Amino acid sequence: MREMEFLYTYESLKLEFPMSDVEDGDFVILGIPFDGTTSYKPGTRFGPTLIRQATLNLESYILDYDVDLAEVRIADVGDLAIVAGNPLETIKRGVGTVEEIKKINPNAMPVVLGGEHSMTYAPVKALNPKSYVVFDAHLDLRESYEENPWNHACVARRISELGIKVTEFGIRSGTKEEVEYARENDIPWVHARDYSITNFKEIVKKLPEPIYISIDVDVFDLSMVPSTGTPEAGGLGFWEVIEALEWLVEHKRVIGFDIMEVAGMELGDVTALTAAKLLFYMIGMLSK
Ligand SMILES: N=C(N)NCCCCNCCCN
Ligand SMILES: [Mn+2]
Ligand SMILES: [Mn+2]
Repeated sequence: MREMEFLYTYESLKLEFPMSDVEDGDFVILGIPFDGTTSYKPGTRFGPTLIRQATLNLESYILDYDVDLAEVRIADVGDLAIVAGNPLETIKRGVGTVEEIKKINPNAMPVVLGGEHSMTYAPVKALNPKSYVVFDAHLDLRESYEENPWNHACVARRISELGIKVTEFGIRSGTKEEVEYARENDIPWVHARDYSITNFKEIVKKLPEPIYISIDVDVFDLSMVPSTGTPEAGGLGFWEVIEALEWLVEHKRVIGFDIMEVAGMELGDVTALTAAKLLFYMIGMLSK
């Protein structure tokens, strides 16, 4: 990795296989270990490191796609130096860093590992997609939460205010106000109970491109993500989400993605193992 290339990042644990420089990476990983507006379980500050560590358990060869990630050009710029307790300032650093990445390599696809979901605003703001497709247990459409508009429970609302088309899948938690906001602002969302690949395709095929994908790992059933910040029973299965993502990347232009709300307090955490497997599949399907 190049020394001092980015203003605000430092080296965290790296992936195991040979890594590319940012200049020639098809994917550029950036961790945002922000844990500052957590409302229930803490530990997102360790998310990016735990995901990287969990990848050590995985084969770089992806059976389903006949892709070996050791042969894919992946760069890792480490983790953003966050400003603890200050999501807006941290987001500004994140926007700047994603812009720097794109300046060095306009073809690179940024991959953000979190960290609280609030941080998704940074790559979305920097990349300015037409559509934001999110998998989440929560609507995240609050005007403000715990007196903070930059709380993780508000991120989809902040993104929709940018004029980006928001679409949500796997939802099973929200307030009456959030549901009304979704209705008034033409934000389609699919309850986890109603989710199917058929209704996913139906909704997503109409979306304007390019698309940014965000995975709040609490979309999965909580047995797969027990350490995430606000776990909810009744989520989607791993292969259900993978099937949807495969369809999306095959039919639409995707310019970036993130895996957020990964948290834990110890190595080998189940949540991080789920996130690492998802990360490998997403890079695999995007490079096949
Ligand atoms: N987007 C999120 N993760 N939102 C979490 C909302 C937490 C709801 N607490 C409910 C507390 C009721 N006493
Ligand atoms: Mn969320
Ligand atoms: Mn959530």
